[in-house]
Amino acid sequence: RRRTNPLPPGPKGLPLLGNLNDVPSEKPWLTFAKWGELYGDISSVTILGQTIVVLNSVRVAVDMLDKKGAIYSERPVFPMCGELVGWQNALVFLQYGDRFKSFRKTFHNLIGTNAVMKKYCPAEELETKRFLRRVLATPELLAEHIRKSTGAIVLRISHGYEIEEENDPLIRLADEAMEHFSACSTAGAFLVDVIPALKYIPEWMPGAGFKRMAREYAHTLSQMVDQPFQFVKQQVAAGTALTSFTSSALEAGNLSPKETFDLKWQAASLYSGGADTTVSAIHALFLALSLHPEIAERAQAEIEAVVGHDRLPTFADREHLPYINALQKEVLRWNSVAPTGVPHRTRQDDIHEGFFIPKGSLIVPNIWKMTHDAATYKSPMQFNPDRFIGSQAEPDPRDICFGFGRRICPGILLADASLWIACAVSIAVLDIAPGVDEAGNILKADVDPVTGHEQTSGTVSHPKPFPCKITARSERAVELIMEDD
Ligand code: HEM
Repeated sequence: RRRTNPLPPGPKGLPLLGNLNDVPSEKPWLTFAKWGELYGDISSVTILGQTIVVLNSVRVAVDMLDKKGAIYSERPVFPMCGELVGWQNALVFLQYGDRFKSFRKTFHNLIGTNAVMKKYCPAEELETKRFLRRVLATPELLAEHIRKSTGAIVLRISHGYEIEEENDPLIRLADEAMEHFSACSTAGAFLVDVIPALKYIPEWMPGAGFKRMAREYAHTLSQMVDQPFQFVKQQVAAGTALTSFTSSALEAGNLSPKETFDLKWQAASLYSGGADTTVSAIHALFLALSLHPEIAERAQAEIEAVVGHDRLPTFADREHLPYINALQKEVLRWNSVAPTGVPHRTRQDDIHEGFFIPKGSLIVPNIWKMTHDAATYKSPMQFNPDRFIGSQAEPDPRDICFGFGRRICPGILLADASLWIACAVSIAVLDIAPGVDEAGNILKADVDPVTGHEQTSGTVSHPKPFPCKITARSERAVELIMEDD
């Protein structure tokens, strides 16, 4: 088959090394998007014998990853991230099979339907209010407050854990572990991923820095998995556990060692999947509002008209706030949280649109390109919620930015709820303006010449730090935030 069907086109590589130098570690999605223009929606490169197929349109991503899910739902085995650091036990890097299916089912039962999500609404509203209190007290620590509140919501669900106000040890561990995950889960980020035999070289050898790094990362990850679990075990034994995913399973009793192991990793998968991603989206909300005061004003006017000044918005207001809903979608479209998704891997050879896709190929959906495609989104670099309003509304980015097929993000509804409530309540009570220096001059955020805003590289991408001035909108707004829980 290979003889008659070519691999998808792509940049010409070097003999033996292939395209080792063609995939940049900085913002690879921009390079991938150029390949889309040069070679079409399906392009490929080969690095030391490993085929990497890049998908640059929603159409091909759905046709391959979704409609041919039986072939395209495996995950790569990254020696660095999966084996040496240990992420192979978390859902995100689980190999396709029974354990994968059982993890997915658990996630679905816990956070996969609108009906179950209703029970988390009060916690979402409460944690968002606490977030605003922290922001008003120390607005310069915005990034830290976002991490704390998103971590608090997921930890409540996964482990029934109430975070400490200062230096919470579990939030710190998760931050560290997710930073490591982002650095080591990108295709081709470490040479050991392309030459797996390198994992056997001893740590002391020159060039084995990645092994020392992996040891350190593995230690953080195992603490992130174990510490919250031990916390729940103690609380259950003392009869003081708050109801959570982990406590309910432990209280049901009689878990085998394998079931206990799975429970620990399911809870950690939940926590690790949810802690860092939603952070990026909420941070992007603040960046967008600080860059576009006119949009913030329009959103505030809608909340004033629908909710008034006597209470904070709640999920019950959602269907009456079309502009806030459009703004939330635009945040997810404009700032790609996972610009190149998480790579899938093929379980067998395939021929797609005449191209040969060998078994074991890594498939990278260029989500950034799909949500910034001028053929779908007019002036795609511009932040413009209006694109989602009216009869000519552009496609909902939530159908793209959470990935595709059987590996689609299982946390969509939770992410959607956390971002929505953060949008509605922050806009209701805060004025978010560009940062100013001591003389009152407006400070400009760093701007990427292509995209119009700066974001970090890595599997989970974040807006780079930006100047922003946050104040309470009114005395009444402060009272609402400070009201008893
Ligand atoms: C704005 C927020 C989020 C975005 C943009 C996002 C995006 C993604 C993407 C693109 C993938 C890869 C899908 C694929 O392979 O095709 C993914 C996987 C995953 N996400 Fe999310 N996610 C978000 C929030 C969450 C939350 C809140 C949770 C859990 C509470 C979560 C848990 C996971 C897990 C466990 C996986 C791996 C699924 C698997 O491999 O089967 N995510 N997410």
